[in-house]
Amino acid sequence: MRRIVVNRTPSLHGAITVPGSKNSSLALLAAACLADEPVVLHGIPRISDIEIFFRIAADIGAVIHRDENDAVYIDPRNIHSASIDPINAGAFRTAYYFAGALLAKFGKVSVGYPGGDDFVSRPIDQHVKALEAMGASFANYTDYYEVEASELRGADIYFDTITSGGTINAMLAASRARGRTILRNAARDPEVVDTANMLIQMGARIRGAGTDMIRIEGVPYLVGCQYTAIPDRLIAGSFLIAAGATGGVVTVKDVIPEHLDSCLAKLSEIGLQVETSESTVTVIGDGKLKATRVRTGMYPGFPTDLQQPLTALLTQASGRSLIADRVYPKRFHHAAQLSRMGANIEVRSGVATIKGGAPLRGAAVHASDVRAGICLLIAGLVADGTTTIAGVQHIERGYENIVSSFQALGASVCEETFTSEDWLEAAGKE
Ligand SMILES: CC(=O)N[C@H]1[C@@H](OP(=O)(O)OP(=O)(O)OC[C@H]2O[C@@H](n3ccc(=O)[nH]c3=O)[C@H](O)[C@@H]2O)O[C@H](CO)[C@@H](O)[C@@H]1O
Ligand SMILES: C=C(OP(=O)(O)O)C(=O)O
Repeated sequence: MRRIVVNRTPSLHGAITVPGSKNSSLALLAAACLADEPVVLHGIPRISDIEIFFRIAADIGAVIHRDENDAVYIDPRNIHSASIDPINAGAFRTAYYFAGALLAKFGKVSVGYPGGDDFVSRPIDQHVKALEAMGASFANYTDYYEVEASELRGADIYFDTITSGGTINAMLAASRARGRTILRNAARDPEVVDTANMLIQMGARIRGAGTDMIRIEGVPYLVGCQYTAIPDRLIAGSFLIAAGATGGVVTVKDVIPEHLDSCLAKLSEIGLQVETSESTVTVIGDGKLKATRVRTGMYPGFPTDLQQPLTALLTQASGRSLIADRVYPKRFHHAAQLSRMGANIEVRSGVATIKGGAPLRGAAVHASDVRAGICLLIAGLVADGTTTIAGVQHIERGYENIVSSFQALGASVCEETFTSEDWLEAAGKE
């Protein structure tokens, strides 16, 4: 087994180039499967979720490879099957995009149930609602579900809750459905807009992405294109939060600062100096952090994916902070781990109350999901002594070269392998 070892680091300093967005890339790769010609994608990160996608795509017949310049080439013309292996599907979140992407071509798709981070409840009823409105029917089996539609028809769909994945999936299906689809109460996330922009380059007729009403006129053929994924706003936000927690100065480069608006507003409120240029953001911390209240929401609200890293920062802010996760009220597995490190944090009904300022101490902790891992890494940087983080595979779902990226900013962090006896011994010492 592997773990990340973090030692207290006085402050992070330096600049980091932000890779392409995981959440966009997963949607763009699915959109490429919808095309009738080869597609070339740039900015696709080297993370485990993408590797799983590659595996599935190759499995169903797509030609897919990454060249020496990091461009990802996908030729969907030889896709011969719309049966997605349930084990691969369950190893990440967005296997459900294969339903939206392959239904029009194959009339029937079978997919394993979605995996990804476990926040207790992550329903996909809105995906089902949207595809059913377009004429699909669903059948559920123990390990997989089947979606079937002899023909996909445009429909007027109102999402009962704002869902980024549901909006993208419906957009994929509607791009090749017969007639017009209207998506109401659609998600406005940058990843939705990114997917729409790529589909438009492929010849799809989509208007309104980025607003809560998207209109799609289905087309029978989608051409190939070259497209670059947007930078990962969540990775950018994590490094800026880490700078703030350690009282350092970090610049994230190649970002779209507007995508970080809610995060930057919060960091300013907390007392950090934020400087932006057209494609960079710098956070300057002086170690003085003010407690705050945060409520997550769908874009442009404060992202739930930055809630966990921010929690680590707020353990260092004197006073009482409140974090309410309205998107995933049970996304607080990291709180118990922070408590092991000495944080004064209590979670009730989807709200974490943090009494900041208590010194943290290194401990053996476990990352239950991708952002919990970053939260614990940040906590490890400000804790006395050594923190060891297990569950590295979760972090690798979303962050490429996490250890070397933090090392480049001066963090005392490394990766090591360990045995379960080592783990029990470390846990026993606390
Ligand atoms: C791969 C990917 O892009 N993952 C992101 C995406 O996940 P994902 O697309 O799965 O999340 P959604 O945007 O769909 O979820 C938003 C909210 O809607 C609810 N919901 C969603 C679908 C549905 O059919 N029914 C329903 O009730 C969810 O429980 C959640 O409360 O957006 C989340 C919310 O910003 C992020 O945390 C994830 O990092
Ligand atoms: C929740 C996340 O990912 P996923 O939806 O892929 O599980 C995340 O990236 O924080």
